[in-house]
Amino acid sequence: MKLLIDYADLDSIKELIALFPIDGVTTNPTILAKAGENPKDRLVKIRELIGPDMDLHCQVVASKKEEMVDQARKLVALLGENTYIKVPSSGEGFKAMEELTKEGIKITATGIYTPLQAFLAAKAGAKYLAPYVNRIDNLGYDGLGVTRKIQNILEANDFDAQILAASFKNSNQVLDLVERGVGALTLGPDVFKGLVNDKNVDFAIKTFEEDFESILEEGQTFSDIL
Ligand SMILES: O=P(O)(O)OC[C@H]1O[C@](O)(CO)[C@@H](O)[C@@H]1O
Repeated sequence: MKLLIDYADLDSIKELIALFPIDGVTTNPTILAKAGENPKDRLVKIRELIGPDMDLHCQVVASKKEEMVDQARKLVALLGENTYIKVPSSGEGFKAMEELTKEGIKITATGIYTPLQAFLAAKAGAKYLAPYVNRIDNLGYDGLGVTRKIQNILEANDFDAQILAASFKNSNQVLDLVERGVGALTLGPDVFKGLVNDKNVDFAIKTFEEDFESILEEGQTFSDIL
């Protein structure tokens, strides 16, 4: 399972990479708009920061197939091989996915609220399918249930595609899909930090340190006596 950062702030990406086992970064137009910089420049900076090997997912912003295809080609030329182009899971989007897949461009189907959208995107060749877990919950449906159904569809049809679950608001949503073993999760900084944000853990670690320090001589550290 891959773990991705759903954010475009460079300091936050740097911090999260230093703390967690990260495989890449996802962005969308809203996330890039929040970064407050020309989106092209910001994407290039993210690529420079994470290096050529990590995955970078970035989205086309168009409603017509031809424009989506054109933008996708430009984004891959700009950001390199390990770039996934996020294409909306709409009628025009499915046709763009087919064409881009034939060219060898890797697609993340985005904007997925229903299992049938995911089915069509997988059939059109998408590598990743991004259901919006929390946004589906907010509509009064079951985001995790939709994601499980998508996984059943992938298995039953022997599709190559994997789930890249998106739109999380809490650790419990994450836990459910980690247990289930989907292909990838993308999380914002707050949700990432919430995964290990437990005062009991901090207390246990601090107590170990204090107990051990009590048997060391003044100014000595564990490294000195090893
Ligand atoms: O509900 P949110 O947090 O805006 O999430 C929407 C999600 O869709 C995506 O665009 C799909 O990859 C993510 O970047 C984002 O997590």
